[in-house]
Amino acid sequence: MSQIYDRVALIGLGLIASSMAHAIRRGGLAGEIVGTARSAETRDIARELGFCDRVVDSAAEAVKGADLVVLAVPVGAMSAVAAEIAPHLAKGATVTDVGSVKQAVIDAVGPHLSEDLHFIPGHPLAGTEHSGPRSGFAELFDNRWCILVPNGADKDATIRLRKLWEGLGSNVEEMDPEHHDLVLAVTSHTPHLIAYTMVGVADDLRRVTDSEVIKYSAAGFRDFTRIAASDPTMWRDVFLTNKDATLEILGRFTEELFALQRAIRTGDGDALHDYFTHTRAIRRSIIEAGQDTDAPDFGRVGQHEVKKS
Ligand SMILES: NC(=O)c1ccc[n+]([C@@H]2O[C@H](COP(=O)([O-])OP(=O)(O)OC[C@H]3O[C@@H](n4cnc5c(N)ncnc54)[C@H](O)[C@@H]3O)[C@@H](O)[C@H]2O)c1
Ligand SMILES: O=C(O)C(=O)C[C@]1(C(=O)O)C=C[C@@H](O)C=C1
Repeated sequence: MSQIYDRVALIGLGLIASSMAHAIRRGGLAGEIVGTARSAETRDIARELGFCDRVVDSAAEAVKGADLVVLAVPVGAMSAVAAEIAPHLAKGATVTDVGSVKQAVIDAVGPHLSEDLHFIPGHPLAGTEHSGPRSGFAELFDNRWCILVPNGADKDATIRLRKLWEGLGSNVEEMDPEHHDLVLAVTSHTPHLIAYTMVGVADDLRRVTDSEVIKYSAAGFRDFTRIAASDPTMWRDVFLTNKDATLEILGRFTEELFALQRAIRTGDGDALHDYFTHTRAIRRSIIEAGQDTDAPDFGRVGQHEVKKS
């Protein structure tokens, strides 16, 4: 792989930015990686780990002379960071982000950027429940999707950013922000909310059963606890900024849940069996189609029919 950008500036040095730095190094994709983070402690850890060529004390300083700037902070912090860096950006630079919600980032960042810049929002569909500069690793994006939301941005600048993500190991797809936010509400945001809730319920129950809930945790519940250990700030911002899509999917989820609840209460075994047969067929058809199970069917989400109860 060859160099794609001369200087990449990473703003925020947590899981995603540090993983990008490791993977940029692995692929030789940038001449120089400059990083910065809000807290001195994070900057010191990044210096100690050495995944950036330079760690500087402010975002304004980091973006100077960079031909790619990556905003890797929680979605709720994007606007303030964009305002801080805007006067210092190099002419013709590409500004991207890795936020989990796209329309809100466009609304927050877009107004700060001048016409001579290329603003191409992005979202790698890869992560873990860990955060901070020590949690990053070069393989995070391998064989995962990265969604770019060019939203009318320059074609050559988009191709260049696409090449970077391919160099980081990802498959790249382009999408409208609205569609992105709906797809992710289905595949990521609502599932996280359900995991948070399930672990909360189990914790309530634990008061009754002492440590039994944790002691006898089956694999399914352990997966919920892993997801529910994700960063509270990041997920607070996701739900505050992808409100409409999440509420829409949550509404549909609740309807289905009530239908299943009624089937259990009334002893309607056929309804339960039919439902589980249907969901099993969905999983099997994904595998038979040879699709990576990590990859949602982007075209179909949004046309989903809510099953009538
Ligand atoms: N963790 C995941 O699974 C995942 C996956 C894909 C995308 N994302 C998105 O990537 C972005 C970064 O997530 P992460 O997992 O790397 O988070 P992280 O918590 O590991 O790192 C976030 C970084 O942002 C900095 N930061 C936090 N609040 C800030 C503020 N108000 N102003 C300036 N800097 C601030 C932190 O100091 C830290 O350096 C988020 O927008 C998130 O939605 C996360
Ligand atoms: O694997 C995990 O821990 C994740 O939750 C990663 C995950 C996801 O839902 O798949 C979480 C948020 C992102 O914006 C992208 C990826």
